[in-house]
Amino acid sequence: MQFEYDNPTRVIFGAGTLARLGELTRPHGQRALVVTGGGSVKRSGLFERATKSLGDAGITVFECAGIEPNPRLSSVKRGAAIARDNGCDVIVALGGGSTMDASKAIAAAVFHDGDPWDMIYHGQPHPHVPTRALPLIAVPTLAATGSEMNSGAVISNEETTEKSFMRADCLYPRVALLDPELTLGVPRDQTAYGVCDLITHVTESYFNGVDDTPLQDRFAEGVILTALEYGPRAIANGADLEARAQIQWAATLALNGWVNVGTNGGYPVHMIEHTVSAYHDITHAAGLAIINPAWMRFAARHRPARFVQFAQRVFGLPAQGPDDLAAALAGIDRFEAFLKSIGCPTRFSELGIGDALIETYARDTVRIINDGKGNLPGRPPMSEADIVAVLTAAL
Ligand SMILES: NC(=O)c1ccc[n+]([C@@H]2O[C@H](COP(=O)([O-])OP(=O)(O)OC[C@H]3O[C@@H](n4cnc5c(N)ncnc54)[C@H](O)[C@@H]3O)[C@@H](O)[C@H]2O)c1
Ligand SMILES: CCCCCCO
Repeated sequence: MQFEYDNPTRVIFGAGTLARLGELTRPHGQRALVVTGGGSVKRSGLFERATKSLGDAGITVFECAGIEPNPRLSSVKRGAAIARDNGCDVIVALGGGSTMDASKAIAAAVFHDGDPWDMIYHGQPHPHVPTRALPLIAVPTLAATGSEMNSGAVISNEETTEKSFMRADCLYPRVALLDPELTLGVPRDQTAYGVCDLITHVTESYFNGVDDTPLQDRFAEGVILTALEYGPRAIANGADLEARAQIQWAATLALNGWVNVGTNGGYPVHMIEHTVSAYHDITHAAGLAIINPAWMRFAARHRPARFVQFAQRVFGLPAQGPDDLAAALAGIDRFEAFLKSIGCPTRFSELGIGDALIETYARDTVRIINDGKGNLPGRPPMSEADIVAVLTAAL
């Protein structure tokens, strides 16, 4: 195992910490672009509280509102123009993963002369990896993506019907202000999707990573077990602040590098889901809930021991040995049943999606991200035919 790890994001965690937003932002800038999503932050009064804290710290506030779920390239361009026109020197992302991701792309687009889409991996040989971005203060209002403490962002290009990621060290937020009180208003369905997203981040590295990662395995299992315990509590009672806090920290850990460091695995389920979301604009984690179990059943046949370990350690199921495929599949069934129990779809038919574009999803996914041999990176690497088979099993 070899790796280099450096996550510069300063984390402030706790109920009521929003009051420190101005204090935490001031060292990074005086003219803040506050980026928000669909309006929940306005309806809840959070926007007013945030902008008051910023104003009290002597920070002038500008706004980029209306970031949509599956954030679009056009919104990134709009936000970058507002930031440039007003000489903004810091960005405050106040919302879910879509808002935080759009904010990261805006922060970098301000310094990019070309099309911001250059920065997104979409099959071009040399993506423009930004080296400069405005400082970003991430204030998540939804426990899901972990974008508040990582260097990635996922953007949709509505003109080319593509959705893909960018990643650069300059995209790490300077500060992640994690106040679980801000997540109390998240509806049941989005709470469930957030639980699914954070678990899927962990299963990607757990099942696609290199061998011999015992500590990362147990870290991953701990995140999953925390989500299995506190996720249903937060879904059943949105006012359960303790449950909200536990799944928020689990979501942050799931993709801040601590769990997956040194595993060097692909993210096949995410890559396939991005393509489906590009065509259907579905909620990202709804797509994950549908694709992940089907992908697991495909991958278990190639690497049963990992799935046996998952069945044993996460669900306490018995197994005849590391190659006990029946036990591996039983663990996957239990995971799928959990997703159903919290209200996630597990088949495309539940979203009205049929097989008409399955070959297109497979072709686009492998075009956007591949291993140079025409396969989607993962364990095992997936051909277009493999992707078609997995998606067909999830119809
Ligand atoms: N950068 C990353 O590491 C990463 C990881 C996973 C997913 N993603 C991307 O993140 C996006 C999904 O982000 P998300 O799952 O956080 O959802 P989201 O940001 O798209 O928000 C989902 C919905 O919940 C609403 N919402 C947010 N906070 C709320 C609150 N406190 N109360 C009520 N409603 C609230 C939003 O307005 C929106 O309508 C996708 O584009 C996905 O591809 C990024
Ligand atoms: C390569 C990592 C991509 C992670 C995307 C999260 O939605």
